[in-house]
Amino acid sequence: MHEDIREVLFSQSQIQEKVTELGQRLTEDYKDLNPLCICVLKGAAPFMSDLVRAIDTHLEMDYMAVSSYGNSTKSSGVVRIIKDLDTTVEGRHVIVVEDIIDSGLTLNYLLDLLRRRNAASVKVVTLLDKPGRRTTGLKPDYCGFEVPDEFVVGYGLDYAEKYRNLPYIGILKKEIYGDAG
Ligand SMILES: O=P(O)(O)OC[C@H]1O[C@H](OP(=O)(O)OP(=O)(O)O)[C@H](O)[C@@H]1O
Ligand code: HPA
Ligand SMILES: [Mg+2]
Repeated sequence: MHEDIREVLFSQSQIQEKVTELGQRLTEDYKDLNPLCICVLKGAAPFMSDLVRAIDTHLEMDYMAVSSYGNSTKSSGVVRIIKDLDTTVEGRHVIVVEDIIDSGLTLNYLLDLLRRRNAASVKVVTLLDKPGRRTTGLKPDYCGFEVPDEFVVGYGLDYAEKYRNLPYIGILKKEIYGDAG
């Protein structure tokens, strides 16, 4: 285990099992709908790449980069689009793929944008949900695991751009970010 991690919450094999289960549910729900899976960069990239391989129906992939955390453990509340989609979402069945929903501010902003662009439907799949910190009424349509109100890293999730490549998800030691959160 990495020395900056206090506790491993989900191992590589637990994550893989959950991704397979979510993929099976999405396969059933999106048969013949040719969904557009939108990965919210950068955190959701590992999840998206495993998830699409667990979905057994035609789908398309696109990427959007937004950021509200910068180098902090608390959302700035201001969501910035760093990269927009290449695809038009009008009339498409959209699946937004997230690594974590925390305050819900990022997704609130994105869902509003996608609906205004006239997607046929917009649903959210998130690997992690941290409902204890929600400041919006947002609930995911598909969720892997609930996590406690702690800052978690690994499998795409970062603190100051580090730890994204850990194959498991763990709680970051408080002394690593100190009062910077
Ligand atoms: O529900 P919220 O409080 O908005 O937090 C969740 C969002 O924050 C993180 O992204 P971040 O802005 O850190 O960008 P990153 O994916 O590039 O790390 C995470 O990947 C989610 O997109
Ligand atoms: O707990 C978290 N870890 C990493 N990134 C995050 N973005 C929101 N919450 C988190
Ligand atoms: Mg981040």
